[in-house]
Amino acid sequence: MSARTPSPDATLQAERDHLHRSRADLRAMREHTLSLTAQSGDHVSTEYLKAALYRRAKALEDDPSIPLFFGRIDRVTGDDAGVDVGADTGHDDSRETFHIGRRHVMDADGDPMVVDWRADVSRAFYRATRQDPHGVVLRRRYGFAEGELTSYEDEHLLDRTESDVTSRILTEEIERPRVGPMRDIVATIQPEQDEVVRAGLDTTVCVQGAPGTGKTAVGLHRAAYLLHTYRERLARTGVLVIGPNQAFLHYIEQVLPTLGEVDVRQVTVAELVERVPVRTGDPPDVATLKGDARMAQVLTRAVWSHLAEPDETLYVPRGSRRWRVPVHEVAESVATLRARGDGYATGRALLGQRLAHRVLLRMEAAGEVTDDRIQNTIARSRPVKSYVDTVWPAVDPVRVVLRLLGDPEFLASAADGVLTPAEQAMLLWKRPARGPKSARWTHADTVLIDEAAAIVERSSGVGHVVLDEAQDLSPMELRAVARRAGAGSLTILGDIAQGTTPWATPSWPEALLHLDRAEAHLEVLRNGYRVPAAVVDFAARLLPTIAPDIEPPEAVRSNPGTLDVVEADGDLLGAAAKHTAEAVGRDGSVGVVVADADADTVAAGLAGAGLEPGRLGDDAPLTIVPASMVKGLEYDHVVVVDPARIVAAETSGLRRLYVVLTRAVSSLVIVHAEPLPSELDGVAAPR
Ligand SMILES: Nc1ncnc2c1ncn2[C@@H]1O[C@H](COP(=O)(O)OP(=O)(O)OP(=O)(O)O)[C@@H](O)[C@H]1O
Repeated sequence: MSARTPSPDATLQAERDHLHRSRADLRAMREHTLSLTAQSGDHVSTEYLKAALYRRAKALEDDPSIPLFFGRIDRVTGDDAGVDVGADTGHDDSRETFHIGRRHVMDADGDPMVVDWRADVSRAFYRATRQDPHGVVLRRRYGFAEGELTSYEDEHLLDRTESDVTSRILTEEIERPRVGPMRDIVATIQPEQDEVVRAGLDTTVCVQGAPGTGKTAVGLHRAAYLLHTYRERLARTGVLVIGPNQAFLHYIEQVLPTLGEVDVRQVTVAELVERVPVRTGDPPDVATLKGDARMAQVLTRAVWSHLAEPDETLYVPRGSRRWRVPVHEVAESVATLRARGDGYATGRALLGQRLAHRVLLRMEAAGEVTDDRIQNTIARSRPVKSYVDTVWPAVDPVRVVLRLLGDPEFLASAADGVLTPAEQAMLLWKRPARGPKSARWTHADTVLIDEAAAIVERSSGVGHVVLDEAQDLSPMELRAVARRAGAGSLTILGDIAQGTTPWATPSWPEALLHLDRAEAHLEVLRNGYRVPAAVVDFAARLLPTIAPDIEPPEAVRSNPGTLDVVEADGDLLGAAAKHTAEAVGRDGSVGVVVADADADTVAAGLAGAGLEPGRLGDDAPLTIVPASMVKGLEYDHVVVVDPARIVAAETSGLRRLYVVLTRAVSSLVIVHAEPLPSELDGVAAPR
């Protein structure tokens, strides 16, 4: 072995030394931050500085269980670029070495010990290939056990004699058992995923990806990337992550903090729009209609119908004089304001000023001295205010929707030519509510109220929105999300085949239209990191029926997985308990997925058999999961109890079943009493 290629042991030791030095440097950075005193001219700035220092010190805390770096690239600079170099370490002036980790660490001289994975130089770590090496001579990946560096793997990208081998470290990461909440994937982001992660802040990306292709992971890493790369812009405007339900948010909530981002709001669509308490649900056809984009038109008309035709002269007494603004001038002001395209409330606020200005012009013509203060006083005067109240009255979005759903005439006037009479009849409450407090609001109503509120008052959005499971949103929900993004960009993630709501989007171009982002780029992720081949093949039997145009994922798992289909012999619960117990005895998490209505019975059955099933959100090793809540989650071992009952429970039952079957990381057991859906017939032989 030459001097330039140290023994593997020496290399490993050199890397361990680098890790220890990096940890020491990180400690020093943190101590330095803690030694700073926040002092500024005023109290508010001092408090702000204190908070910033606290956050910084927090971000610099070292978690010994998480390696400080996971990879390294060596690049050649200048004349040596392009030369075949096989050496691993050793000093070479024309080489630059970068250790890549979750955050930046520098030594006492300010030189980088670890480079943040989001920095520009780190891009090559993720993208370099032998065909396009990005100047990378060496790419090294590290294996860790409990925070200590235990192995490394090298690729010499310029060495033409070396051929591609599947990375063991990468494989182990993809194959590791899934226990507890979702983890970050910074060490192993794949090139096609990295393209999405590093798309610029001004780019809206829509990602179609089959189950387990990493959409959620990619969306969260993109949020972290954007927050790092556009720190200042996003510090003002923020990033919002929207997911389908609390269980899902709980599952993903640790990813961004692990990546050092603690200030990201993560909400469900329901939380996003809830201004009134939701008391009940709508039948599917009514909810679908309420979610139809035509409702936006109806609401626009309903809100603006409050604008009245001016038909009286405005008189404004001041001192001994009385100024008048004739009807046609008021009408002109109203028309100009209406044409500006502002929110209803902005127009109303401006009308007072416009009318006051007209009075001012008359006062000036009569030789009076005027200024802005006088205009403001007139705008706030009783006659002007009450005139504005008549012509452009205040509107409460909740009451607008209340009236639309309770007053057939009001609805008819707003919906004429937009909704058919039969549709209008569907929307009306059987018994109109007495007031906003007693109304039996549904989620779809809250989305309508949100739209009405936006027609009344525009609000600015955040800098970036990550929308997960986007295929399930109604057009009206998509509009509500688009409003949160304002002029900012979005990452839209989803899978058409997993659309389970009656209003699920039929295609991405259509969803993008409602999101007001028709120009957005559509990316397709194909490689599946969750579901093993045996399970993919089985679940894919549903695709020709539920989404003929959608391809199944290409499983990149080395574990082929196992699939068992078990017909219960009269004792469904007993069979479910037996197979669950078997799964519990293996490595990793177990999810028992059942039709929602069966959750309690199955939980009791398992408990009776001595198992201890937890509920969603408990992070227990064994969880009972109602089928409607399983979207986005994954378990090493999935036991599905009676698929036919899951299918029968809802209109998009087969799509729900597709979601359920694609949660398994290692093994899938289907225990059934009722016959399987015919699409799944011809089941693979038991393992
Ligand atoms: N590059 C990667 N390296 C390692 N693991 C990965 C990678 N990409 C994805 N995974 C893992 O694959 C699993 C599935 O990822 P994720 O949940 O993001 O997929 P998804 O496309 O959102 O799936 P679904 O549509 O079913 O919700 C997760 O455990 C994730 O950590």
